[in-house]
Amino acid sequence: MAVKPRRSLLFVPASNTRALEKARGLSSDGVIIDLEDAVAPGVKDAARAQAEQALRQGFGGRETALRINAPDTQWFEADLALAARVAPDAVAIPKVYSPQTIRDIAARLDSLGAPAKVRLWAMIETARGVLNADAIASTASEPANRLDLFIVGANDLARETGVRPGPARASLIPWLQSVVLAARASGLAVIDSVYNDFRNADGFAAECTQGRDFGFDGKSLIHPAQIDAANAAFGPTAEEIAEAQAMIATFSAPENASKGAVAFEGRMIEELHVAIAQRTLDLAHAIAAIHDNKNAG
Ligand SMILES: CC(C)(COP(=O)(O)OP(=O)(O)OC[C@H]1O[C@@H](n2cnc3c(N)ncnc32)[C@H](O)[C@@H]1OP(=O)(O)O)[C@@H](O)C(=O)NCCC(=O)NCCSC(=O)C[C@H](O)C(=O)O
Ligand SMILES: [Mg+2]
Repeated sequence: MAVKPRRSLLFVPASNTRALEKARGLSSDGVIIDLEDAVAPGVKDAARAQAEQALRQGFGGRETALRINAPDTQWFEADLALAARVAPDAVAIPKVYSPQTIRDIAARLDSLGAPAKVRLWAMIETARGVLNADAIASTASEPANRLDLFIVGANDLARETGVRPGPARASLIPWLQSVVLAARASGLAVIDSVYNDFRNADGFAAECTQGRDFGFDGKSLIHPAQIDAANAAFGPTAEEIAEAQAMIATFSAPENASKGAVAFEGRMIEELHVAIAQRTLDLAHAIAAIHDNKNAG
């Protein structure tokens, strides 16, 4: 399957005209237009109209998602109808706590005529959502599936549970790791939570490194100042690319043709390490492709 770069997914409030415009020229791998918490109740309809215009204009070929309001809200039907009409790459669903929500929304998108390319992204940001993460992720193996990705929502998790994340998010670590594990067991992508303190560059960089170490594909963002650090943390470095190329060349050298385990720069490599190296190269190519496309557009 093609690798999709999701190092940086920038939330943009659909009610903020200037931010919608600005997002078009930024270097995030993707844009999530938000109709939910970043939009005040009194301006939901106007925000939906702006979201429609922005999605129709597009974001230079980069991945776009529309975060809709939850199914138990008065705005859900109109939000979902918009998603079916404009067909973003994904519909991000907040506060998913049950696999049935994914099935129901996939079925509704089918009945509204949304093309199959419109995927579902589930925000895992409630206690029940974390507990049910495996069951929610498992819907990805069902025939009518549209689910591709999880995003952790640490703000809502903290609100509901009363947890204080603390230094290096120590209190959240078991939940973050169980969400990553559930996603991977079903072959889903998984994106780390936003970092609210957007003027704190050092804190943000540290949290990106931690998220990368935990296995996240990228980070959800709230401010343009966070894009470069997320892209750096979750993308392959020039050294990693060179090493991946050298590893693949070593493993496929004629003298190693009959070997399952090969020595490379003083350590053992096997087919699985070559697969990781190939993924690094595929990610690097995919990053170059989407950003070349953006610059051309
Ligand atoms: C956090 C903000 C409210 C800060 O706004 P502000 O103080 O106005 O920022 P700046 O003055 O520093 O902005 C500088 C320029 O950048 C543009 N900008 C700011 N944010 C964005 C953005 N997200 N996308 C695109 N462009 C942006 C400004 O327009 C300025 O442009 P210019 O005029 O050229 O100078 C604000 O950043 C913001 O609203 N961020 C997004 C908030 C959001 O979407 N929240 C919802 C997602 S987070 C979430 O839901 C968490 C999750 O669910 C959970 O539970 O954890
Ligand atoms: Mg939330």
